[in-house]
Amino acid sequence: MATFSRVFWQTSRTVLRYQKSVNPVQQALGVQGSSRYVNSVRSYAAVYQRDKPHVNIGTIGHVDHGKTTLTAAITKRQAEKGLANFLDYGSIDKAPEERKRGITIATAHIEYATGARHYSHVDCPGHADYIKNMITGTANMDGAIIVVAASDGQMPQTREHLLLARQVGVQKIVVFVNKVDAIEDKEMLELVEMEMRELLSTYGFEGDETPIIMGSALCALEGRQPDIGEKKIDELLEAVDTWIPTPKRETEKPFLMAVEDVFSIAGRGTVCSGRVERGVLKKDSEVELVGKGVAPIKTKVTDIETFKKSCDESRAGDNSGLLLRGVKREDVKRGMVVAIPGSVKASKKFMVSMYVLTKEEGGRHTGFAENYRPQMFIRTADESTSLSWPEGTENPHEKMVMPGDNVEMVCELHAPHVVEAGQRFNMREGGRTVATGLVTQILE
Ligand SMILES: Nc1nc2c(ncn2[C@@H]2O[C@H](COP(=O)(O)OP(=O)(O)OP(=O)(O)O)[C@@H](O)[C@H]2O)c(=O)[nH]1
Ligand SMILES: [Mg+2]
Repeated sequence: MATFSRVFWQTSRTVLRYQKSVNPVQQALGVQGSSRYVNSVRSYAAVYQRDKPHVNIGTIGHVDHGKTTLTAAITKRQAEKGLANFLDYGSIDKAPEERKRGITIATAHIEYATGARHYSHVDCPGHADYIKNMITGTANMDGAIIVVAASDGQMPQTREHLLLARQVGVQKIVVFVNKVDAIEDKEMLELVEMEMRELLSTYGFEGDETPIIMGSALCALEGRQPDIGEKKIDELLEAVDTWIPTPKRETEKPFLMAVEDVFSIAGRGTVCSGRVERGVLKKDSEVELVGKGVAPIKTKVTDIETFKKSCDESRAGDNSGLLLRGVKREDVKRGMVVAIPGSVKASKKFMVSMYVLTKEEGGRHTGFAENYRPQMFIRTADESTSLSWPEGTENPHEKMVMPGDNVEMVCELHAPHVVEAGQRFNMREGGRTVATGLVTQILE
């Protein structure tokens, strides 16, 4: 029964995605009136079966280096192979505004496949949007393509995006050195490559091994000079396929469920329920309740209910109730997590990277200074926190954070909780969301 529900749920989600991604494209193609593309839409859609591993990627890099042109070129090349819908430059750059968590962000989410995998690709229209999208999770990337124009070499935003990619947990990057058609002196290419490898290493990526592809997105898009055009798009996607790993499925990680609700069943004991974040738990497994500032409570799960039916296991994505042996109801609090013993630890102090909402986005009207104390919402926990500047900040007592800012700060919780690098949170104050961000580093 549980399995059936899960399959059904996934299938209906696929259908939703499919409809969402195809309709606007078909409209756009209708305007162009090209039956060839309409056919390619049909054949692509027909093979979309969620049968390939899914990976989230995106183009990052300095303004005007060719991120959007490259994105368009990729869809063109993959459309020729029946693996994408061709999206021209204009339809990517003028993506409709998207509302997510009350923040307005303009991003294009583009879908295509290779022989090996299925991709969702983000391209943002401007530098500020990149920063915001990466921090708020709209651009949730497993890996990225950094675009650097051969004519300019690395520029300030090349470095800034690379640093941010590192902070938000992107592990692997592929480099596309673009605009190769526009340079006379081929020695420039060697120089750009050397600089990029060095820069990647500086930010903790594997500079020496990272694939660097040199070509021209514009040539690929316009169907000129195939050896620096479409051939390089093929090489780029080959590098993306092999260098950027498929993210580990959540079921392969140690079990973790954040407690949303606690209740007792007469004659049986205490049950806690929530949505399973990762892993698989079998009945009669030993677990630990961690968080809310108390020492870990060891217990055993003697029964599992998923989708309101008793079953032998609980897996990532399920809404489960776990019957805990020998635990009193008042010992379990919302915000704690149920985890495999020893797999998680509660922390009190950590670094965060966050975006402070503007008045228009429903945030504060004024700035705040150090020692601001909002409520932090992380997983199911809701804990008061205090914010301070990282060590080494100049004049920390005078520094203000203004609505619309992206900042890195140190966050100290009133009571320790299970917090992990890469985890997202919201901060609220007096009923409004004031900031959103992610944990970058655990300090204590
Ligand atoms: N010569 C040449 N020009 C290119 C190439 N790729 C892109 N361009 C041009 O460079 C300019 C910027 O390209 P975009 O794709 O808009 O760059 P972007 O990185 O998306 O820019 P922002 O989104 O504004 O940061 C456009 O005029 C493109 O036509 C290329 O391979 N060769
Ligand atoms: Mg662009």
